[in-house]
Amino acid sequence: MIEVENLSKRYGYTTAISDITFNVERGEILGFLGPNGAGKTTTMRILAGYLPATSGTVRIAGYNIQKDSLLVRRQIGYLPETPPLYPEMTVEGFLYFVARIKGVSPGDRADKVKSAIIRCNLQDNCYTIIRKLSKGYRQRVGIAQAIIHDPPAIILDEPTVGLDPRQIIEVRNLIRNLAGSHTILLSTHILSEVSMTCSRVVIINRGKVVATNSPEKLMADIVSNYNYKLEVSGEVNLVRELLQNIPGVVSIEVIPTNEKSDQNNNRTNRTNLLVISKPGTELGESISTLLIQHGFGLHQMQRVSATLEDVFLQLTTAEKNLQSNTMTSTIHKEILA
Ligand SMILES: Nc1ncnc2c1ncn2[C@@H]1O[C@H](COP(=O)(O)OP(=O)(O)OP(=O)(O)O)[C@@H](O)[C@H]1O
Repeated sequence: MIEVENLSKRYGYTTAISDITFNVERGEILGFLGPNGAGKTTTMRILAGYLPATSGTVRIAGYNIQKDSLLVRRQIGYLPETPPLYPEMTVEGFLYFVARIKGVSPGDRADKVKSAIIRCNLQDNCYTIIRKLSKGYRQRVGIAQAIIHDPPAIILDEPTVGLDPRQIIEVRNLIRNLAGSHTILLSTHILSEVSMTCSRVVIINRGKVVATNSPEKLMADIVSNYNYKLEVSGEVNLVRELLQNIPGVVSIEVIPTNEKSDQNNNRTNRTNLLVISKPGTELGESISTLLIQHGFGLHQMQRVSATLEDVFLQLTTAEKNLQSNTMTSTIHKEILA
């Protein structure tokens, strides 16, 4: 349904995306996952016909976006990161307006508006002014405007950003209910979003696709990993440097701790670390031996199984590791947020 081939976009000297290729099959929900600045919004905007690509092709329902841009737009419902709403209109009035500008024939408008209202569970808010709606309800109106012309493909850019936990669940359920009759491409930087909502995931980093698979298969690829959580005492940078040099160590992350309770327990010089290893390696003995030999305290050591976070970290930090032995924890923070 959505075919993206060798898509690239440059803004002046900045390459936002480079040679991106992926497909979204009819009826599936594909997660487009990447850290901030990875190129998700750029890709979404090109697919929605709002931004020209520098090179590459996009076909939606068989139509080429460059040659048949008007036909392509009819096949797509697009929800940008900030929903394009008119705050002074009522929900119903706004949806009638969008139906008109999206070319829904006058005879069909009432049915299409009613259907979008029911599917997005907005029945109790038809006559509410959009400005007065909560963020979660506004997001539903944003999704309703995207599906009003019943497009086969829906593109949602970070649809749950800024919502509270209850609203997130509601919007995710809404998205899941749209799958099957629609093909959905959903961009996000939140890992749990893809495992809960999507059947397949494309991981993008620094403008390039680094993996495409189902969340389960991505995890299975590294499930043979034996990662370790450690509680160590000593100069943390020295510990990290020491461990980073063990063959088979992919990355070392500092796990944030509750400082207050640590102070109460008089354990302020201790640090929790997560050591991620290459698939098929077992580093437990090397880690413990090396730490003890160098006089660091090893207070706890626990083997942990791989998670989708580990896959994401491995894929999005591998490039950095080649350049430097120091690990950045910014991506980890985003994932944990
Ligand atoms: N209009 C622009 N002009 C110049 N550079 C841009 C422009 N828009 C995006 N970029 C750059 O292109 C890269 C990809 O940005 P993009 O917004 O597509 O990423 P993203 O994955 O959507 O990130 P975020 O989640 O933070 O929105 C970034 O380096 C960004 O700074």
